[in-house]
Parts: sequence; C-alpha cells; structure tokens
Amino acid sequence: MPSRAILSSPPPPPPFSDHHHHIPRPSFLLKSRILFLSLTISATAVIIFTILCFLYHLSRSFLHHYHYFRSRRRARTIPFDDSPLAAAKLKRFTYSDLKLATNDFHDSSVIGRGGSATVFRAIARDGKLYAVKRLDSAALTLNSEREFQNELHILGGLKSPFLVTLLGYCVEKKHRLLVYEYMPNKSLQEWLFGEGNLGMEVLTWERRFSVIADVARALEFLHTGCDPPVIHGDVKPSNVLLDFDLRAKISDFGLSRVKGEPGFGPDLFTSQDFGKSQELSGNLTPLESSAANNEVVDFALALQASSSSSKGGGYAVNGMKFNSVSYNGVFAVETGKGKEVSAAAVAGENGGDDEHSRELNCSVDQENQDQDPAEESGKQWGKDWWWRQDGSGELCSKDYVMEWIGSQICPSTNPNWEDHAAAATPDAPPPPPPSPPATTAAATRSDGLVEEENFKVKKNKNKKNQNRTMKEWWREEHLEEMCKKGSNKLKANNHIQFKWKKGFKIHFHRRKKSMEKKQEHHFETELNGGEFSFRGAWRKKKMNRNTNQNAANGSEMWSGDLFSRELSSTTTSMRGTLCYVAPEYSGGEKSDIYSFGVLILVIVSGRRPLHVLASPMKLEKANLVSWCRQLAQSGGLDNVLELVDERLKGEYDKEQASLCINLALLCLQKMPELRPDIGDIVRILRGEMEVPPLPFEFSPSPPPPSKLFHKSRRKQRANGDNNTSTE
Ligand SMILES: Nc1ncnc2c1ncn2[C@@H]1O[C@H](COP(=O)(O)OP(=O)(O)OP(=O)(O)O)[C@@H](O)[C@H]1O
Repeated sequence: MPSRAILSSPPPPPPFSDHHHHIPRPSFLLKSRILFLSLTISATAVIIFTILCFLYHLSRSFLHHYHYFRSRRRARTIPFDDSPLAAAKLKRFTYSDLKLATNDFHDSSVIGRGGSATVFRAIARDGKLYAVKRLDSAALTLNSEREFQNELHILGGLKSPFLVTLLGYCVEKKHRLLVYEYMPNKSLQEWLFGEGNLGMEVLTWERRFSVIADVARALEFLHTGCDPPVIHGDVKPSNVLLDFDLRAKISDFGLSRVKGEPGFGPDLFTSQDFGKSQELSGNLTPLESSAANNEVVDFALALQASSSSSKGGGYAVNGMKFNSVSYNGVFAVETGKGKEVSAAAVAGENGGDDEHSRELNCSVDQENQDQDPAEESGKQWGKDWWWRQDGSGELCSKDYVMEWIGSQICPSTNPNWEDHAAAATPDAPPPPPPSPPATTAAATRSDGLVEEENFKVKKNKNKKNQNRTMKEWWREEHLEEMCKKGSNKLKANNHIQFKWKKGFKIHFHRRKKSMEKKQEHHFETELNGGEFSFRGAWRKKKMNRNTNQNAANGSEMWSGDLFSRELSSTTTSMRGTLCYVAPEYSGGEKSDIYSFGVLILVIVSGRRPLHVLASPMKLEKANLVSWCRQLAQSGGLDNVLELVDERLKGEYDKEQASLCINLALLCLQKMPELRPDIGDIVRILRGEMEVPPLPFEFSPSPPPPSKLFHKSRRKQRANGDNNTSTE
C-alpha cells in the first residue's frame, strides 16, 4: 500500500497567470503580424502609386512634347496637326460625307472662289445648308496650310454673332475642308461689285451703314472682347458675309493672329516665310512652282503711285510686280495664298530720305550682291513699301505712271502686249483705238514738252522691241525709266542710281537662274494656252472655265472695266487686298483699323480701292483713299460727299455718310497710334461719341475746329436737326 506521504502528491501548480509569465498569447502575435503586414502593404501601395503618378505625368509631358515637335516637324512639310484644343471641339467630317453633301463638289454647288479655295453649298442629311470651303489641293502650300490651321484654331475657338461660325473641318490626305454656317446673302463683294449671281442690286444706304456698324462690332469683339485680342488681318469686302437679314459677319481668319502669341506680328512677311515658300516650291511640280511664283505686273502698285500728288520732297519708286524676282524696293513678292508685300521703296517725309538712302545703299551694296536674293529681299519686307497716298509727298513717277497706264490701257501702244493678246485670242475683236490718257497725262506736266519727247522715244523703243517678252520689256524699259525719273535725290546721286539698277539686274539674273526655267516655261505656256493675264490667280480661274469664253475674255480684257476688276479684285489674291493692308504691316489692332477705314470708303462709294476706267479723267479717282484725302484737303463736306455711290441716286443720310467718311480718314492715318480704337469707332457709329477732329492735313484753310466736329447723331436728334451736314 502506498504510504500517505507517497499518496499525498505535491499540490498541482497554480493556474497559469499572465501576471507571472511573459509568454505572448497567440492572438497578440497574430494582430501585430497583421498590423505589420498592412503597414507594409499600404506603404508599398503608396510607393507604387507615387511611381505610377510620376510615370503618368512623365508620359503626359513626353507625349505633349512629342506632339509639339511632331507638329512642328509636320508644319514644315505641309500637313496638319489635329491635336490642338479648338479643333478638337469642332466636328470632324469625313471627306465622303462632304462629297455627298456638295453633290461631288459639283460646279453647280459652287458659291464662291477665293485665292486658293473654292466654297460650295452643302446640304446635310437633315436638309440644313452649310458652306464648305475646300482648299485647292493643287495650290496647297505651306502658307495655305497655315491659313487653314489658323482658321481652325482661331475662328474655331471664337463665338460671336458678328463672326461666321466655323462648324467643322475635314482633314484627309491632301484634302483640307472647312465647314461654316451658310450665309445666304454671300459677301459684300458681290453686293457692291455685282459679282456672282446677285447682279446689279444696289445695297441701300441703311444696309451699308448697318454693315459698317456690324463690322465695327465684329472687330470690337476681336480686339476687346477676346483675351488676348485677335487681329483679323484681312478685313475686306469678300470677307464680310451677309446673313439672311443682311446682317454682316466677318469670316476668313486665315491671316488672323492672336496677339502676344508666338508668331504674332508681321511674320507672314518675313524672310523666314519666304524661305519656307521657296523650300516648298522646290518640292512642287513645275506648274505648281510657277503658280506659286507667277510673274505678274502689279497695276495696283502703279496706280497707288499714279494717284498721289507730287508735292513735297520725298520720293518713291514705282513698283511693278514680278513675283519671283523679289527685288527690294521695286518688286512685290507673293506669299502663299497670293498675299503679297510690296517692297516698293518710299521715303518718309521726316528723315525718311535718309532711311531710304540707307536702304537703297544697303540693297545695292556690293557685298550684299553676293547674298541670297531671297534672304536679302526678305529683310526689306514689310519695311518701306507703301505708297504715298496722302498727297503729302512727291511721287516722282506720278505722271510717268499715268502715262504708262494710259499706254497699257490701249494695247496698240504696246506691241508686245498686243502680240500676247492676239496670240491669246485669235478671234477677239481688235483692241480699242489709241488711248488718250497717255498723251494727256504726258501733257499735264509742267515740263510737258520734255515729257512728250520722252514718251515718243519710249514708244519708238517699244516698236523696236516687239519681240521681247513682257517681262523683258518691263524690266528694261520701265525700271530704267523709273530710275531715270526717280526722285531728285536719285537724280542727284548717280552712284546710287547706278548701283540700284545694277542691284536689280544682279538680283534678276540670279533669281532667274535659281528659279530654273520652270517659270519661263509656265509663263509661255500660259500665254500660248489661250490667255494672257496680269495675274496668275485670275488667269487660273479663267482657265478653269469654259475655254469657249476665251475670245470674249480677250476682248473684255482691254476694256477699262476689266482693268478695274483686275486692279482691285479681292477674290484673287493679295494684290487686290494690298490696298487694304496698313502701311506699317505691324499686324496689330491698328492694322485692322486701317483696313476697316478702306472698307468704309469702299462701302460708301461702291468702288474698289483701285478703280480705273479708260477715261483719263477717271484716273484721278483711281485710288479711292488718295481721292478721298484730296477731297478732304480741298475742303468742304460736299466735296467729300462726292465719294458717295452714285447708284444711290442721292438717297442717303448725308450726316451718316460724312460721319463714315471722316471716320475712315481717321482710320487711314499713317501713324497707327493716331487711328482711333475700335471701342471709340463703335461709339461714334452709335452716335455716343463725337468724331474727333480730322488731322490737320485734311483741312485746307484750316477751318475753325468747330466745323471739323460732327455733331453726334444723338445731339442732332436732340436739336431736331436730322439731316444736316457740318457745313
Ligand atoms: N459661309 C459662307 N456662306 C456663303 N458664302 C460664302 C461663305 N464663305 C465664303 N463664301 C463665298 O465664297 C467666296 C470666297 O470666299 P473665300 O473666303 O474663300 O475667299 P476670299 O476671301 O474671297 O478670297 P481670299 O481667300 O483670297 O481671301 C466669298 O466671297 C463668298 O461669296
């Protein structure tokens, strides 16, 4: 038997107590592990998320830069960057959609033609009408591509009742199309000049005034309602479209600029662009290349000179245009769309001579002769090209140009042209009899005899050189003539004169070489192809039409009316638009104001800025701006009202008309800063503000200041005097 002691086993250990033992419980371990794990996971997630964010932003900025550089690289080869914002908001149409809507771009759907585009009426599936502008793919140049993009990105981002709405676009391969709201009453161009289907319907005065006011409102929106301001850059009648109620809206933002953005300024006229154009034309076919660099004579420039007065001591050189030559100081150069810049040298009144001399010297300096002509000409662009239109400076070539134009109006005095015309239109009726302007103009000079003699000599020379091409004829005859008849300064400085001519010749030959024989070929082809024209774009248009019309065109060509149309047509190229461009070419708001001034005169008078008929008397009125200035200078309201469109048959508000003309004169001041702001213009047109005094040069006496003021319409109404003038 076990003993008690043995039986009495030691007491069992006390129950497990946490107080006495530090062994962790399993649940605690689990918890801490979970905590540790979750911390690790979340930290990893944060790190991964941060890395992802970083990568995302990196890739975005990379893509952004990639698109930017890609678009830049593309821009040099004419293509389109479809990423930017404004365009993204617009509807993108397919080419086949638009083809369908325009009946396969059928001729019957054409509602207008621009310099490098055709506008079609399009009918959508829902029956709505749209206007589709198709860039001529053959004429697709770097500039036209840029204008297309400008339109997309600037007009595409704007919304105003005074602007034509851009609804969409299409970019497929070489196709570039823009879709706009349809403006049933087309453009002011058609209304004023009876082009297109509108015939000879006369725009009433009330309509004209409301159009002026609408355009002012549109510019007000662009200049003051947009931030940063937008400069339209191409205000002219064909860019003023009329809606169903004949309310005006402005269109065509191809040349517009957003102020302050890169590229703002007169870059269209810089050597850079010229360089690009050249670069581009190098890739074009011969025909395209020639089309981009047509050799044309710019009558517009001649007329600018012709209608300026010969007072003062400045001097100017008449400029005719050989686009491809681009001689500084004499020629105008075409850029893309047909926008051109005349580099015609005009000395400023104050110190302008010196500056001009410097330019002349610069342009003819021997060392510069080794320079690339394109580069050299580019330097001059946008500088000293404008013609004196204010009658304050001498235009040495005035009578010469008048005489010259007279001789050109009658082809019989220029056998070369006659030949071309004959070649072009074998069945055309004979040209009109010798034109009186030539001799009349020559006789108007004080030294009439000398001039007449010169004129005879020139005529004889013309006869001798019947076989020369027009280009040679112009180069040899007129530029030399111009140099001889240049300013007093030129006469006094034979050195400059010699160098200048020499400079020209060198430029010409170099250029001729560099442009190869393509242009020559094209030029001849055009002549032999049944038409002769002074303007490539016009020629192109005409050639596109029925060839049966050639005979008619040929006979029409010699009529003064055709000259008028050609001289100031705004549908073909900048040659016509040239008259609307401000002399400073700064590209700022005040440039639009200048163009607006020209537009006002055009609307009031129903004339183009350059308007020539065969009659010698009409030549004095050829240049609308200088004619208006002359009328203002010779004093009296009635004088100025001579401008008003005769087709109105006196049915117009004299007060409004004189207000418009005076406003135009203010807008046309040479110094941009003197031109009124668009805000003031709108207020003046509303009758909320008086027209500021006209510049001193427009007052011959000068009249007392009170007479220069126009009572505001409101004031006049208050006085119960509704139809009085300031006289
Ligand atoms: N939205 C539109 N609705 C109706 N007609 C239009 C519209 N847009 C243009 N047109 C017509 O087409 C014509 C040509 O317009 P476009 O803007 O192509 O050229 P432009 O301004 O005359 O010349 P450029 O392109 O050389 O400046 C206009 O004059 C107008 O008659």
